[in-house]
Amino acid sequence: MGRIGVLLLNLGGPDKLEDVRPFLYNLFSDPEIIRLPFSWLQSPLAWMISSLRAKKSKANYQQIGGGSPLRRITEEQASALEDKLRQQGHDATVYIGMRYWHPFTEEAIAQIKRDRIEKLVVLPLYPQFSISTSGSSFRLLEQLWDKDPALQAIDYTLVPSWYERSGYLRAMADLIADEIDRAPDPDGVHVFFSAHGVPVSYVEEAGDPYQREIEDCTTLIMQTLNRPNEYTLAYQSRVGPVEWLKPYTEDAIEDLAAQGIKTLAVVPISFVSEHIETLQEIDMEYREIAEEAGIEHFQRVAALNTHPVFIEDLANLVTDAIDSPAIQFSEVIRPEKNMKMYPQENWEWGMTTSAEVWNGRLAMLGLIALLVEILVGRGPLHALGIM
Ligand SMILES: C=CC1=C(C)c2cc3[nH]c(cc4nc(cc5[nH]c(cc1n2)c(C)c5CCC(=O)O)C(CCC(=O)O)=C4C)c(C)c3C=C
Ligand SMILES: [Fe+2]
Ligand SMILES: [Fe+2]
Repeated sequence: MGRIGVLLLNLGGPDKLEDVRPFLYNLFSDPEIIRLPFSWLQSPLAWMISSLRAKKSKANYQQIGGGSPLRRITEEQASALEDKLRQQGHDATVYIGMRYWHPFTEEAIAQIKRDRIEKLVVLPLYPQFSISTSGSSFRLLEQLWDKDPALQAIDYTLVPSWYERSGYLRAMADLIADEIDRAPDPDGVHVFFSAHGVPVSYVEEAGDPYQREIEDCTTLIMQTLNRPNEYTLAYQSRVGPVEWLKPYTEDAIEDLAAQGIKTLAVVPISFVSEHIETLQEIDMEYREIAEEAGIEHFQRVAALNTHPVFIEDLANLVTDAIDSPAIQFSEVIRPEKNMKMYPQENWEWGMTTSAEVWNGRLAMLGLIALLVEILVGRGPLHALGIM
């Protein structure tokens, strides 16, 4: 077997407060996150939303020490995985390609070319597939491949999702069991899975398998845990005015408290590292909501980070992927063409000339409203909590 490259894909996060606004700009420039009827609107809108959201987002990053730990943790995971693969006798190098911040996917690809990698396993660090996460990174890679014969010469395979793997499930169950056993009444602990949300339109219109995969994943983790504890699945971190997957985490916490539940073990389930939504949103915001609602023990299950069972499973996943038929870009799920996506659910698509004219007018009105909101610092986006 020739030289193996493993490309770990991840979201990326601002290393320091000055990075927050440009990081958000990159995120909102992604048509897989916000798709607009006119591509020329993407950059100005991304600029405006990122400028408006930066203040709130910076305050959150400030609360966790002024930046995201994602780069450091992903580097630790990459180096643990590389060590494990080498111990198993593989001449493997692990690369990190972040979607919205350093080290960018393009930088990883440039290094992969310089290293003359012959066999590449593309492995997103998202256990479940979403159009907005793994799908977006695959789309970016596909664009790079389309224009580069050197990349086309690499024998690559994609791993769309991997939440069913037994090592991953065992590592998650271990961490949950640790937390349950710490509680005063272990059997009374309510296991609370909090998944990152996506807008409902992703699932219902674009065909995103994310919700189904998350639901399957929680069932499999509970089977692996094999304890009598009750459990709930809810969705956190919504952004913007559209409807996201329900129940929302804060509502589900309040419902459980109203039912008399006293202990929650909150399990972050969409992501394998600590990041802003575990350290700030769960540990600070949801804790406060829970305690106010009457939850007496609000416990949070740690993220996998470099859990040895998890890293070993990732190494096996890489070798399994090499031994299986390759999965190409054309085989992964992508949103249907002309699919409506966040945040313009109510806009008509330009199927007819008159719709097109109205789209243009609405887009201009929206743009003007956003400009006014930036200037005055108040408006519907602030009211809805986007900024
Ligand atoms: C599987 C995980 C994730 C999904 C699905 C996802 C979808 C999604 N996210 C946004 C908007 C934002 N995400 C932000 C940060 C962020 N998102 C994820 C993961 C998923 N996102 C992570 C791990 C992080 C944090 C990285 C870090 O710095 O630690 C942010 C920025 C932070 C903030 O301002 O709140 C935004 C904005 C949308 C719109 C979306 C689906 C359409
Ligand atoms: Fe996100
Ligand atoms: Fe958040």
